[in-house]
Amino acid sequence: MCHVSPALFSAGLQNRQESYNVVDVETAATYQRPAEGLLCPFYLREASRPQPHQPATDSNMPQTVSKKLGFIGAGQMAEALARGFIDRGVIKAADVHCTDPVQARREVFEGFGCQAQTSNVDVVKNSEVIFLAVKPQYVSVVLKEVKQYLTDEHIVVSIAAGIPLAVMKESAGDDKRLVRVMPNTPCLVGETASAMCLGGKASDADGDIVKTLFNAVGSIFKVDEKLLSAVTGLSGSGPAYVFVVIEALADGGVRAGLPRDIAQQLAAQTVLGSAKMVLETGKHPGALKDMVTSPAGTTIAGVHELEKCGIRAAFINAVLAASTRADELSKL
Ligand SMILES: NC(=O)C1=CN([C@@H]2O[C@H](COP(=O)(O)OP(=O)(O)OC[C@H]3O[C@@H](n4cnc5c(N)ncnc54)[C@H](O)[C@@H]3O)[C@@H](O)[C@H]2O)C=CC1
Ligand SMILES: O=C(O)[C@@H]1CCC=N1
Repeated sequence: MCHVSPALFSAGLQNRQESYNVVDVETAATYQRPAEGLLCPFYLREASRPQPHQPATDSNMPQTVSKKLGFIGAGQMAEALARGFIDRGVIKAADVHCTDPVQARREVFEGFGCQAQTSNVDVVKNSEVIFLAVKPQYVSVVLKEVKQYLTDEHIVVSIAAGIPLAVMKESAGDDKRLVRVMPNTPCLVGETASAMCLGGKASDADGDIVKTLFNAVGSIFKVDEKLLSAVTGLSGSGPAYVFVVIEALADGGVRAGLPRDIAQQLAAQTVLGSAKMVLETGKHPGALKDMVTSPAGTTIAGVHELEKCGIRAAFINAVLAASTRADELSKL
């Protein structure tokens, strides 16, 4: 579970009611890469740009979804999604059902107002949008188990890494409304970076329901299914890389003499603030880095050390390894 303390992020996240609009990556790809220092057209489109710290008003409150949600698998990611949706007001807790063989997990969900069932079939019978939130190797098993209870009214959303729509279709039947989403745990604090693709008989209207849910807890991009493994390697797994970075930065602060609690808050706030600068200015990260880096100053001394350690290759390799692993999961 991503036990991210909301307090840690409070300065950056309170009152943040905007959600980045859904962006179709195929459309975005037609834009040219921006010249250094210029705003990127992809982010420049006003409709797509997040606005800083907007207070909640009737017009920018998330839309609600009047559907019953079901989570098959009530583990870490299901909890982050359910809590995120409920906290952002897109769904009522009473309209969220879940099931899990582990009683403790069902109790966690009941603890924040959801309805726990003891069978996957009961969740299907009580829900309209069903999230498959089990480990990838159980997706087909679960779909075969509930197949005969899935009707035209159900949208089935798998968040499992690596399991293709074709496999879902094979297990659930080719008349089902199927969606794949790759979310990440920051949905818990309204800051997910997710991607989705539609399959089976899923309609654009089904996609809109999923988009509404995920826009309430961050942003969602529509991508071709062949890109979902890359998304998994980058943003699906990415929070773990960033947590490692935050921990390491805090260790550096402690090594340089700071108390641990202050070091950790400085590290996390630095990551949060830097991410917001990238999103809100639309500037290239390299240009923003140059703004921090004085000639013969402190920052370039630090950057030099990172480059000596191959920091860029390390992150590229991490994303690639996780993406490759996502592809492998479909073959298990
Ligand atoms: N944890 C993360 O950051 C992310 C996870 N995912 C995907 O989400 C899915 C769930 O991952 P986690 O939540 O991390 O795993 P988890 O292990 O925390 O949750 C899975 C839950 O499924 C339950 N379960 C096992 N067999 C079941 C069955 N037959 N019927 C119903 N429930 C069953 C388990 O008891 C467990 O509570 C995975 O497919 C993963 O690829 C996707 C994006 C990010
Ligand atoms: O590590 C995993 O398999 C899951 C999938 C994406 C993030 N966590």
